[in-house]
Amino acid sequence: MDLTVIGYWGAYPDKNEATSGYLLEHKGSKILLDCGSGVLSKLQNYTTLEELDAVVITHLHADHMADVYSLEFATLISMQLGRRLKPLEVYVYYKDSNRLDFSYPQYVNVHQVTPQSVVTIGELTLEFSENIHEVPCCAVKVTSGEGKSLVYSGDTGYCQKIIDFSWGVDVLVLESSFYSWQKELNQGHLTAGEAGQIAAIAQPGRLILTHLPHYGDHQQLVLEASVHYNGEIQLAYCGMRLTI
Ligand SMILES: O=c1ccn([C@@H]2O[C@@H]3COP(=O)(O)O[C@H]3[C@H]2O)c(=O)[nH]1
Repeated sequence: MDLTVIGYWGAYPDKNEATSGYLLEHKGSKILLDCGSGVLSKLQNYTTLEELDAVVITHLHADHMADVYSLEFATLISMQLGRRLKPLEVYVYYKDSNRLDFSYPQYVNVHQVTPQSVVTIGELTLEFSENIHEVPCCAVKVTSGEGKSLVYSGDTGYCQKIIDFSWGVDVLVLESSFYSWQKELNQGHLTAGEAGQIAAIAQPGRLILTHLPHYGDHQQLVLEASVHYNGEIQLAYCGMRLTI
């Protein structure tokens, strides 16, 4: 499967950039993991919107889902023009009344996912794990028919679940919202040091740090993660592409 990073900023998009968005492609299937602010514009450098099969929303914070409402309108228009033949499948992690509110539900099939859900899209299998965050939030594991796997963390504080869920995956795309000196700032996010600790136990083939802060030197995040994890560490960037 092929991964393209569409956006990697936490909180809000930097100039001409995007917040969380990751395109996965495998044998004609196209899945977008998160659809934060700025993602829809950047995404069209890599695929037409009509070709998207599904979107997974890890949680209902704007930097992970703001552009899904624009994607709903794009789906509506492309179906009315006959360029798209089927509604967009939207998989979203929420609890209780905390949910997406689409204006044209006939163009989006919304599925609530839980840690028990197993979703198949083409030859890709998706599983979910609950994180520690301010609102209900999941990590997503995608496994190809060939047995290759990726975990995208969404937003999470340090917890055993993300370690267990990520164990032995080929690629771990892990949030690293803060520098280590900010450890006490917010329990719903990781410092780079904590990201490194998770990777040191989970032992992914490759670690990609994402959901990055708008200040400081991002190379410092790599250094802080590498104190704990001695495998390959990369910073996410818009347009980063990997074949897994
Ligand atoms: O004490 C705090 C709390 C939050 N934040 C940022 O605001 C963002 C809000 O959405 P998010 O939860 O996806 O990510 C959060 C962080 O990027 C921060 O920098 N410091």
